[in-house]
Amino acid sequence: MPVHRSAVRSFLDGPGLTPTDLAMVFLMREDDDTKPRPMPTLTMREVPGAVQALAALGVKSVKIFAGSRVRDARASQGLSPTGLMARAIGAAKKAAPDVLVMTETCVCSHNDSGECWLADERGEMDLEETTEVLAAQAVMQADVGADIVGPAAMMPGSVRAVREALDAAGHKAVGIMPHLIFESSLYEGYRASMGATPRSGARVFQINPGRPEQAVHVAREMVDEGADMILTEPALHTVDTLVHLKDKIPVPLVPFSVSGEYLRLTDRRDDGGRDVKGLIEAYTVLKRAGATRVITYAALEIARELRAS
Ligand SMILES: NCc1[nH]cc(CCC(=O)O)c1CC(=O)O
Ligand SMILES: [Zn+2]
Repeated sequence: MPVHRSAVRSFLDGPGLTPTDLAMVFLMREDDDTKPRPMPTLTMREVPGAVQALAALGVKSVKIFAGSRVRDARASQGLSPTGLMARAIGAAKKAAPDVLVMTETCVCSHNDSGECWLADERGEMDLEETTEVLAAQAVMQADVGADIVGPAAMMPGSVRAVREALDAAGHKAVGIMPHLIFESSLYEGYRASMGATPRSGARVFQINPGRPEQAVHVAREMVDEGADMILTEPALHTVDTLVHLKDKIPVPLVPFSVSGEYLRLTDRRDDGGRDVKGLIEAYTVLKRAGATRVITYAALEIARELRAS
């Protein structure tokens, strides 16, 4: 085969990775919060410019994570329509209405324990209360403009509760992309950046990496409860599950390339930026494996790199 002839090589070239394949992660912090964090974060002031820059480069979706400075046992600030999450969603939709806004729907960045659940008076997991709060968070996020909400507690029943609450509030068109999360050490940069390190040291509903069948079971339950699509994380450590699920479960699959993947697979450059070539290769694997989109902290840097090359 004459692959040394460039016209033949480019004739055979695959589609490769494009900016549209990517969704950008925003980890929000308040404008006056200057505490150093392991992961890149974004202030409210920076949101409009950031979504417009992404849109100009062809990145058409963002996923917003935002915690609360004031924490309590009930994660109450996560429900506030003037809280950081609400303001970030509003600012992004206002600056670029065509850019899709996804959220995280969880309590770990709003309570004082860092757990993805709320406790009752005895300190035990309160499934009912947590589910109610997650549903109320989702409605608030939809009220201020979120297109897709992201229940991330992995709590049984939470996706159904979110769907019912959204429907009852008139948000039938708002999508649900629950997180299907494997236990991993790759979340530390995120947890430290967001103040979401679980006091107990564990996230009991997350998938044990040695039990891949559990992931299929949970994914099925999520779809039965009303998930429109499923986020898988960490992205690269769950590629096998992505391929399995693609055959078994008829919903779009969206790997989330988490903090540890960003920190470990990029290199600091002399100009202060990061070399993202390793991530481009990794996300090409994910695309080949069947990912509908890839959620990543490097979407802007990758879009720039793709345009330059
Ligand atoms: N609330 C669950 C959640 N939301 C975001 C991440 C990790 C994201 C990342 O590392 O980039 C996690 C996992 C966890 O804390 O156990
Ligand atoms: Zn959580």
